[in-house]
Amino acid sequence: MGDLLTIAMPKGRIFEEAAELLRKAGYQLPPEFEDSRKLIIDVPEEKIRFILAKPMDVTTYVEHGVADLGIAGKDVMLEEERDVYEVLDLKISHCYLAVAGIPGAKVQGVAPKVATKYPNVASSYFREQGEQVEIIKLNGSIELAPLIGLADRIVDIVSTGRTLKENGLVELERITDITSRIIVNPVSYRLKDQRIDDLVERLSNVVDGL
Ligand SMILES: Nc1ncnc2c1ncn2[C@@H]1O[C@H](COP(=O)(O)OP(=O)(O)OP(=O)(O)O)[C@@H](O)[C@H]1O
Ligand SMILES: O=P(O)(O)OC[C@H]1O[C@H](OP(=O)(O)OP(=O)(O)O)[C@H](O)[C@@H]1O
Repeated sequence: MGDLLTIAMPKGRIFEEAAELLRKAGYQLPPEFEDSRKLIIDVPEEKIRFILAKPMDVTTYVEHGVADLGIAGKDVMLEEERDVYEVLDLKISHCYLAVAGIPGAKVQGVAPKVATKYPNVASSYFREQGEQVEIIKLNGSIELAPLIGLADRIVDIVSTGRTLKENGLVELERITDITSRIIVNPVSYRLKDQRIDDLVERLSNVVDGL
């Protein structure tokens, strides 16, 4: 398979929507695609190898060139500066990054504590606002931090708003909208330009509803 394309797919909530887009774009994916614990799925008919990675790791596989391209949330792209090209907005897995907190809560001390899974996004956001904060990195259940007194505010993803609501938190500021993107390794783009352009064009037609 000389012109094999390796695509890094994010496991988790983006996966199904991304798989649906690929099928709509005409790619023949086996049923095991959605229904397996395998981390490498070869589709020889399409000359494609899929690798299934954690969403935060997709950029790593693509930057190192072990995947030619991948699907990653814009949140991940904003958090980590990576040497990859972002070539298409797939307009799936919509959500946004926001600052939230306990309504009416008073900040303790000079620099409010901000808990987040996105320390770089949060730091640059508050720097742009001219506000000094102390960032506390967490890996999940971010909404817990203000409830338990670890932080004054959080920076986290909001989709339906249900997690904020059920934990008595309110959105304070909206930072930026998030969707999933196709990202490409720069060397792969040079060496496999026709195959990558074809895939991007087919997906882009589906995204545009053609
Ligand atoms: N409500 C949401 N919460 C978190 N991520 C969302 C949401 N809606 C869409 N996304 C997108 O999905 C990606 C995260 O997917 P997912 O939650 O499956 O991975 P994860 O954060 O690694 O989860 P976990 O660590 O719980 O397995 C984000 O990068 C973002 O672009
Ligand atoms: O607005 P909503 O629809 O409620 O979605 C937002 C929530 O979903 C995500 O958490 P996730 O389920 O990935 O769990 P985590 O906190 O462990 O990352 C995110 O971090 C929010 O907590």
